[in-house]
Amino acid sequence: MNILAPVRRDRVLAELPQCLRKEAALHVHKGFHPRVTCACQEHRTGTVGRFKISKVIVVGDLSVGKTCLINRFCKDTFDKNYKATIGVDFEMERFEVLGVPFSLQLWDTAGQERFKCIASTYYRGAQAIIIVFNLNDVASLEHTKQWLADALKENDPSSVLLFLVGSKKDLSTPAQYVLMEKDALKMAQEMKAEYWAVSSLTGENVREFFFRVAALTFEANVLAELEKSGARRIGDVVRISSEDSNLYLTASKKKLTCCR
Ligand SMILES: Nc1nc2c(ncn2[C@@H]2O[C@H](COP(=O)(O)OP(=O)(O)OP(=O)(O)O)[C@@H](O)[C@H]2O)c(=O)[nH]1
Ligand SMILES: [Mg+2]
Repeated sequence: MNILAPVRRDRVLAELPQCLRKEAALHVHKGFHPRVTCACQEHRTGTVGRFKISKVIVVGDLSVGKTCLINRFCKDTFDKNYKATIGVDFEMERFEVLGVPFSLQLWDTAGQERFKCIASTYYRGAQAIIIVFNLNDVASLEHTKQWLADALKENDPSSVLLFLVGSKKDLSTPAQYVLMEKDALKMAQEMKAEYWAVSSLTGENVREFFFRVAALTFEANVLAELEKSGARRIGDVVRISSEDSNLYLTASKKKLTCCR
């Protein structure tokens, strides 16, 4: 029995959302990786796992706007009063990407020093790290290096996707923004992170940003699974997961013609 409600219509992704700035993007391809598109088409005949989930952690200095960013996207709300996150909070956001159900587990961590040790125990196993800084506070951009270093201690730097997000864009004048963006793009390039600038107050770029996070983590997740299932393949038969009683035939001939 499926106890989950259908995915909201505005959480359906049929195409790869584009990056904000080509200078600091995880990749600039126009569409999803052809192997991913192909595997998702085959999903209709059952060759890709049925339910995917990725853990995403959100880190950064206190009061940079991590909680407001998540709340703007998940609940479409904004609170102008600051309420510090104590330890961690958690939101689950469901999507459908290329016809496949996919969820982001969003871990909103505390920026306050005294809660940092609690929050850091939740860093492990992240597929994506979102490092937030305040576009109007250059120190918070400087501190992103330390936030990243701490988060990477608990994760595999070679497989995790990084996003550097400047918040509170509504508070900067265009001239101030241009100056800050220069430094932020440099930092993002050094970190090998994708750069975004958002406002949770106005909502600017918030939806576009999370859609990009969902799309890129989904893509990485499917590619990793295809690699694993390739290694697990015995003859022409693949078992999708240990508790899955169904065995699916791989469309190996079809793959040769439509996958890279
Ligand atoms: N003008 C403006 N204010 C914002 C924006 N985002 C957050 N704020 C304000 O900044 C303050 C801190 O926001 P939070 O989201 O609670 O900050 P946080 O990073 O979660 O802080 P910690 O939980 O302590 O780590 C609040 O007063 C928010 O209203 C924004 O986009 N624009
Ligand atoms: Mg918070």
